Amino acid sequence: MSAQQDQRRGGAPILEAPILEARGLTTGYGGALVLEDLDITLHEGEVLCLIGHNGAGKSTLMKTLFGLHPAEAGEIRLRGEPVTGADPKSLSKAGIAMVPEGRGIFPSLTVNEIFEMGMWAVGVPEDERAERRDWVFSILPVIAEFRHRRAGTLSGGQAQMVSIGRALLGRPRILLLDEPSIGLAPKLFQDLLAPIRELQQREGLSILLVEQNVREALKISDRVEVMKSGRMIWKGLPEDLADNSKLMALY
Ligand SMILES: Nc1ncnc2c1ncn2[C@@H]1O[C@H](COP(=O)(O)OP(=O)(O)OP(=O)(O)O)[C@@H](O)[C@H]1O
Repeated sequence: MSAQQDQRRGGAPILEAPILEARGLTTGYGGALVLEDLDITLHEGEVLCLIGHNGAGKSTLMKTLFGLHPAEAGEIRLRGEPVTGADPKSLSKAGIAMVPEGRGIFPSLTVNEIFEMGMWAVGVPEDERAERRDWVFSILPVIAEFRHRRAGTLSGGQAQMVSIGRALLGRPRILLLDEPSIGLAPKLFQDLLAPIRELQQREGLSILLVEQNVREALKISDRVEVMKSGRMIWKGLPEDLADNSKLMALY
């Protein structure tokens, strides 16, 4: 892939500093490599959409960036500082949050309990928790309606909202979103993406979005990169993929 400067929608060069970047990232499972010498740059305040086949290594990349899976080689930098090998707790405190594929919420806990645990985990002081919870409810108001229900009784879309709401509790500057559309009807997925895009634009949040539902994801993305067999094979703008044949050729 050429080392051209990244561009934003409309074609202007991106001048903001990278907020999160990986260089030469290599890792895998039991000796089988899944990421090979991979480079990725997330710029301050952008939504970068990452697409690719099942098994391309997208989730592994997310987990490695968030310290849930070790890098075997390469370097990860957060605001220019090396964070390779840092654990999820310290990365959360440094402003990164991840919404894992499959939501990862305890079915037997109520939404309120999940939020309480989430705030404890990222160190929100007790006297700030009510305000923080209300802030998340203001972004995803529907969560407030089922805050007393156990997560196991929620629909897929409601559970996904809770998972995203929990990630926002630490007021992250970087959000890693792994396939938020899984199990959601297209309309529900749009309902979920719209407030996230609004928050991202209002607060200058940086988002790395892995999504199979490419058409919907591209609507809220500033840039897109395509991953194949553990490497980035293409990068460009969402409008470059407006033509289906281009997308098909990359897949
Ligand atoms: N815990 C694990 N142990 C062993 N192999 C794994 C593990 N997790 C993922 N893999 C393998 O690593 C490869 C990449 O998986 P990964 O989940 O990162 O891909 P992906 O692009 O996110 O796929 P999908 O779109 O299906 O979620 C696959 O071959 C997968 O089987």
